Amino acid sequence: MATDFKFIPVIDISPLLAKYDDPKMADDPGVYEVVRQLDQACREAGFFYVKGHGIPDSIIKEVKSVAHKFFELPYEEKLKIKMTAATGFRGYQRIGENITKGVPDMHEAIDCYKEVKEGMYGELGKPMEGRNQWPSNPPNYTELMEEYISLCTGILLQDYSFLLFTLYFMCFLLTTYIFLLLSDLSRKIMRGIALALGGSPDEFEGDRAGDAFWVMRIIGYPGVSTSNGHGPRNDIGCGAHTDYGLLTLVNQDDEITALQVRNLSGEWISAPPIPGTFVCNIGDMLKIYSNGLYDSTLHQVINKAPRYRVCVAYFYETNFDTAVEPLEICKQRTGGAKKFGRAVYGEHLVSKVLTNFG
Ligand SMILES: N=C(N)NCCCC[C@H](N)C(=O)O
Ligand SMILES: O=C(O)CCC(=O)C(=O)O
Ligand SMILES: [Fe+2]
Repeated sequence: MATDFKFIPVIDISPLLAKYDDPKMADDPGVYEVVRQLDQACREAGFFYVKGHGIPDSIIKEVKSVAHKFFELPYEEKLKIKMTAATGFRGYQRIGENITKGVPDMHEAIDCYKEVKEGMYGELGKPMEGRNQWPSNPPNYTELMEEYISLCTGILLQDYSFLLFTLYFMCFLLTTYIFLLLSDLSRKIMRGIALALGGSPDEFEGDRAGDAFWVMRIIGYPGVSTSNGHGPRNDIGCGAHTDYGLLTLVNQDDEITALQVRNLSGEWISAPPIPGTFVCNIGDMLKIYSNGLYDSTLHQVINKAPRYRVCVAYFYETNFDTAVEPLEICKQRTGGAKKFGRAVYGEHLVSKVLTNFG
């Protein structure tokens, strides 16, 4: 973040969405205004809210409600989709399992990644190979039905198992739907950001992010407990970090303010929930592409409320194996020298994932 911003701007992106694939989009006054606001927000804060994004409120809410229901399940149930290295780091991680700068985070989560098939990216992709830990497409269907049947065979647990199955299945349907909706939304916003950087709208298509990798984290942050009797505990839900890829879309619980964003002088500026919006922020790969014109801003999460908070974060990334380096146009606009060497997104992700889990 290049400035001492005090709040995070809200941008109505509907004019951009109306014209995002129009060859003359750059000449449209409505698009121009959105692009101007995106540019300003990206330069000043690296964070902005979007409204007018076209994703129905009912879905935004339902996703969080399913997340709440999952985290309310008994621990043993959640462990059925436990994240391990063998699952390509996909699945459930308990509170304190994710580590940021050496400190365990006070959150639990389900991590999902775009599928990486065996050998797809050679050695580079090996650690991320695996499927998400719920039925991600028909090939898993048999396995799922088997599990369903075995769950239903327990007589005492019959009703409960059915609920659990329904929950998993709802998770599956919703997330599939959300992936499709969100990847398209992110792509459309990236077309606006490409214009904001002075490039063509297609700057992030093709070899850069035409086959965008994605990450989805369904995160739960326990509320502050007043009676644990063990003195002060670590209350940092997620320690200060930057995101890894291009653009993050955060769907956070209403009413609880917990996400904080660091400005230039080191103050933490809150990003309170604004119902119906997504909080967007810039990742490390976009910082490189923009040659530092835009920064991936540090942020952290502290849930000081007594209530449990959920957040569903969707990370829109570059192609997994693409070499990222400053765009020529950005290099020119920042004095002509490259401020960053090239980075491969997949390498960056793997190194983060391996340190996140010790
Ligand atoms: N895919 C993303 N961006 N995940 C963000 C997780 C941030 C916390 C993590 N322990 C870290 O230190 O990065
Ligand atoms: O919980 C939030 O609001 C943000 C989470 C976050 O920053 C992340 O998972 O990268
Ligand atoms: Fe983040």
